[in-house]
Amino acid sequence: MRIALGQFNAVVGDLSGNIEKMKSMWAGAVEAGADLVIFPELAVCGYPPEDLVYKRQFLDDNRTAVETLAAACPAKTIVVGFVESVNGTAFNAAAVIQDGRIAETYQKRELPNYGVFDERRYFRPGNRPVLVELAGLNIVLTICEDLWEIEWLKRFYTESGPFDLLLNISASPFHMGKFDERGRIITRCSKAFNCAVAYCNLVGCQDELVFDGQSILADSSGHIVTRARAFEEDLLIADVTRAEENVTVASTQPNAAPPEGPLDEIYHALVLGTRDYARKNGFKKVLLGLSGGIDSAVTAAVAVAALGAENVLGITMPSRFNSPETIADAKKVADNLGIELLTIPIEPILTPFSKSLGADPRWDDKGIAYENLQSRIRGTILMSLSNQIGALVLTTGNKSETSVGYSTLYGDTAGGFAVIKDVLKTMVYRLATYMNAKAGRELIPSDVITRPPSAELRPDQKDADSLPDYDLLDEIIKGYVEKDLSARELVASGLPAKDVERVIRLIDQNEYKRRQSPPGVRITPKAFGKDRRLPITNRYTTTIPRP
Ligand SMILES: Nc1ncnc2c1ncn2[C@@H]1O[C@H](COP(=O)(O)OP(=O)(O)OC[C@H]2O[C@@H]([n+]3cccc(C(=O)O)c3)[C@H](O)[C@@H]2O)[C@@H](O)[C@H]1O
Ligand SMILES: Nc1ncnc2c1ncn2[C@@H]1O[C@H](COP(=O)(O)OP(=O)(O)OP(=O)(O)O)[C@@H](O)[C@H]1O
Ligand SMILES: NC(=O)CC[C@H](N)C(=O)O
Repeated sequence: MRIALGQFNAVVGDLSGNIEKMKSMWAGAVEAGADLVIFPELAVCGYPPEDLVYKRQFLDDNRTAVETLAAACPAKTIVVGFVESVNGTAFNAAAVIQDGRIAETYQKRELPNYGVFDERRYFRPGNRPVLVELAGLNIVLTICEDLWEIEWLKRFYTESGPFDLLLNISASPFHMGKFDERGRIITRCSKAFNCAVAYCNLVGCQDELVFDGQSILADSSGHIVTRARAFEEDLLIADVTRAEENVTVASTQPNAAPPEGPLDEIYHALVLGTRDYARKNGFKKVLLGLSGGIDSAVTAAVAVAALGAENVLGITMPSRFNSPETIADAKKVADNLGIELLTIPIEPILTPFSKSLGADPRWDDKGIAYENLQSRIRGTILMSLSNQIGALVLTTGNKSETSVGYSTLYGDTAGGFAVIKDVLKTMVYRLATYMNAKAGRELIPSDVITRPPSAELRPDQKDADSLPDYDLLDEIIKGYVEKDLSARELVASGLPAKDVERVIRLIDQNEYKRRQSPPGVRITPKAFGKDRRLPITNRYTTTIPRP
């Protein structure tokens, strides 16, 4: 039997666009001789549809969209994800389409409700195994999380008798190392059932989530025979054959090249995330403040890879606190990337602005509010230009700064999309070096990589005056934010108690700032966003007991 996995970039809510894309992939698959074409989880409406599922009209339109797809694609068999509504109850379902109609539906049983997932808020679990026979093979259906609960899956499909192929339609979001996790799960399943596995994943970015594709076909020995492209659409075609005790998989096309390593994966996730957020929200162009620092340089380089140099505008906004070196570096970054650079000095705005604020005798033109005013003026300039020219503002805060609130609310947090908000500062540096190596030339000037980071909001300011060294800060963040460890556990792991307590206090205190900051690309198993939902008003904290 020839199977085709239609890994495509579904847009949430674009029912007709998603159907059109599937129609054209189906036509390609049929032309290539496929007997069965499968599409990702909730491919009809995009994933995750969130509270759209509460709208009755949306559920009706979903059904109509599947019927339209069925009528337009009468040949062969299609399996596609959609929201099925039965007497007002919604199910995360897969339609089996044959002869121009929905022949059968499978309703997802294991509904993930952890991390970024909220499926029990929307869907009821199904309880009926579905087995179809096609071209001499027995095939069973599963949807994403169903495959991850192997003990349950074994019980669920024992009574159906032996089968040859397990289909899994997925919307499995990316984080670093996720492909290997999926590989282990799929291999375990093939071995448990002595069956081949066809795993069709979604690709594309939806708000903060990146779906990396990399759909998989494994044979019954658990060997991953072929995988689809990473971070791109792909139509993966292979022949699945029962040969005595085994089920073999033979790819009909050369294997796609996998990402070159963790930095390559992160880079592609950031690029796809930025491109899809901009395009799916109607932006062709983006703009950002170029300070001559590492964060804005890396963000600009990602934006250029995502949207093309002609669609990225850099703005340098010098004040008297900027050194000639950083101003020159902002220009060098723009030249290296081939983007337009606009210069808007903030001094002519800052001076009268500060003078007006002097109406309040407490106004201090050397204090922290004055520092933040510079950032707020820059934020206002960027948002004003965005308004005028219709370009999306990219913010440049990394995960280290976002954790401890080292940013100005309505200043450098003002904008539409935060490209590197889930990338720790130490990783930002590694990414810069990686991007230079990948390009085979200097995109990010070496001075920008080696200079000690500074916000340049007062004379001789350095990040290190306010924060621990980034190596240490990032270790604390990994432990406290990404692993939910206590202060005591962090200190027991060898981190200095004073810094641990201080950083934890800052992280806890700055929840309000993160809630008001823009969304951005998720690359770790725990990003700020749906993964981590903490109260803003909160008096609980973890401390180190002292004797
Ligand atoms: N719980 C809460 N709920 C709602 N709002 C709350 C709040 N607590 C404070 N606030 C508000 O937030 C304000 C304080 O926040 P904010 O005005 O941002 O200012 P703040 O956090 O006090 O200072 C920002 C820090 O970030 C540094 N910075 C700024 C810009 C860029 C960079 C960089 O390197 O990238 C670093 C800057 O040097 C300074 O140390 C308060 O005045 C209050 O209005
Ligand atoms: N002089 C400037 N010209 C243009 N944009 C600026 C300037 N200073 C700050 N910004 C904007 O504000 C963001 C925060 O910058 P800041 O220099 O305070 O800290 P940072 O987090 O170290 O960022 P970077 O590494 O990009 O300098 C910058 O990334 C940039 O987008
Ligand atoms: N959509 C889903 O069911 C996804 C859950 C699954 N464990 C994953 O991330 O791959």
